[in-house]
Amino acid sequence: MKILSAKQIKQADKLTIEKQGISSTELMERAATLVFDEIHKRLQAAPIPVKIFCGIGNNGGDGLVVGRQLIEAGYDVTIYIVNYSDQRSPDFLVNYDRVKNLSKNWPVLLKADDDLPQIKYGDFVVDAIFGVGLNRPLPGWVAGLVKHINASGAFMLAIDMPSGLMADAAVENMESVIRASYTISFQVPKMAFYLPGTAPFVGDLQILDIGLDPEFIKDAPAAAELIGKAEARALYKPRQRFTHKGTYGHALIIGGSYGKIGSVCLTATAALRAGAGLVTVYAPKCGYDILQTALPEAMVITDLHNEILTNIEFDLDPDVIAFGVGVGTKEETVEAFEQLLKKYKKPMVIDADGLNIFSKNGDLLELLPEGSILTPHPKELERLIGPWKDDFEKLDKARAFTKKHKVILLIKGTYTFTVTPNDLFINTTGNPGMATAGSGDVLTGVLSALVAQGYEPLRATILGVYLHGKAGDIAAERFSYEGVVAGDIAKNTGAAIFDLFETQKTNYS
Ligand SMILES: NC(=O)C1=CN([C@@H]2O[C@H](COP(=O)(O)OP(=O)(O)OC[C@H]3O[C@@H](n4cnc5c(N)ncnc54)[C@H](OP(=O)(O)O)[C@@H]3O)[C@@H](O)[C@H]2O)[C@@H](O)CC1
Ligand SMILES: [K+]
Repeated sequence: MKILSAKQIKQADKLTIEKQGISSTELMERAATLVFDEIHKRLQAAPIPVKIFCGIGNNGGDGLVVGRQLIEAGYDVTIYIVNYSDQRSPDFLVNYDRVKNLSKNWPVLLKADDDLPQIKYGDFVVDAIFGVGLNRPLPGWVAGLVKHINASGAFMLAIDMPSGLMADAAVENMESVIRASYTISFQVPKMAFYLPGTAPFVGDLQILDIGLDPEFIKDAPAAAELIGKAEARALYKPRQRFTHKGTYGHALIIGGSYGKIGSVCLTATAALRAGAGLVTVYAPKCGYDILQTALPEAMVITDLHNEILTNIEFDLDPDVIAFGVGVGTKEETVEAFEQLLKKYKKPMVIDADGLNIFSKNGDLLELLPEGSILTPHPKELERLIGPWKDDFEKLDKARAFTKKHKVILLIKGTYTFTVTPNDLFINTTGNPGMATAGSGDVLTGVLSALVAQGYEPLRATILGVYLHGKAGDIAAERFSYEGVVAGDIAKNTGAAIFDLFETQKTNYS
């Protein structure tokens, strides 16, 4: 599913009106009626006080339509107009009159010096102050009102966007954004819904198809692509009969050190579970018995050193190398990694200490094979690309990094981002249970297995991240968030592949 910018959404709005021969008032009625339907479906005419805060633009217009329909359905509704400007939009005005005609009263007007209205825990608040039109910080008194609404503890439903959030820019003042319990957004998701600095304001998210021109949306260049089940399924390559283990590639997992052999165990387990034909682990000598006992399906080669890696030499031709989990950053290991980079030319998967080695030895990045996949969490990313002032700058810097080094950067988080010079993919699977030791080691294994099986690195990354998250979701259903350990994620990779073909809706559609 595509993420479009506020500007593109406005264009789609305009084009839809032209092509469908409808007025903007009718489009507003259509969109807001769908919001009313969602509210009515859930509230079932319950006698809960509904307080709707409307701006004076089209987001406010939506709020007025919802308000009118709730009044008609018999709800206890109070509509407040947050009168931050005299530039009321034409569709706001049409619906302002319609509310007056129905209820015989004008909505309550809120201005800069007015007292703040009472909002109680248990009220149902609809936020229609600003939508995608917000393009600068809120006026001070509106920011105060937002703070007051947030402090009420009421359930808050945001229409299109939580007010205070901009679709394509960072938030400067966290206190002046509605902390929505639930956001119903129109047609396409917005970038701010997925970035760590702004996503927490959105609450649960529902995207409603309001019938904007499908051709425009199909042709519009996406700011980013959201990866749900349908997108992941399209990337999956089914196995053919008359194949053998050689068909599915050989993954070489290089890593581990004394006390951290578990990391390579997890990576190798995940690589096997994600379908690599053969898996070999290259580890310090101390890992030999552990690996051979824990993982009979994997082969093991050992370093000359007992506790760390010092000379990475092997007599095989792997289809992919994963380097970095549990490996440490000792000088001898860095030296061994450099020698490896000098001779190995196929894409690699680099994680954990592999990334830390690059952070401290930037020149080694020049040796990294084109198309390699780097999998930093935010701290590792900062060490690689330097600090950023907000999520948008972070993405710009990440993009520049992938361009300079011809690599794929995967930024781990609640929503994991796959960054390339020209594209951005946002994963939708995963859960807080995956914030557990070794979860990243498992991801490295899944990615390596897919590359080994002949998936192009970008395809492997997008699909691998999706499957890893889904495996975590399946594990959490069984064990709870708290109870998930990384090994459960690895073991459920196969179940995640099965799930690609289950036909339930994804969580955002
Ligand atoms: N997409 C679709 O197809 C459909 C969209 N619909 C709805 O329309 C919504 C977008 O409506 P909108 O364009 O009127 O903008 P909205 O967010 O109401 O803001 C109003 C105006 O406020 C201004 N302004 C900005 N920042 C400001 C600030 N800090 N302080 C003061 N003023 C500020 C700015 O005007 P400016 O001053 O920049 O000229 C802006 O235009 C969208 O979210 C959805 O709910 C549906 O109805 C139908 C289908
Ligand atoms: K809003």
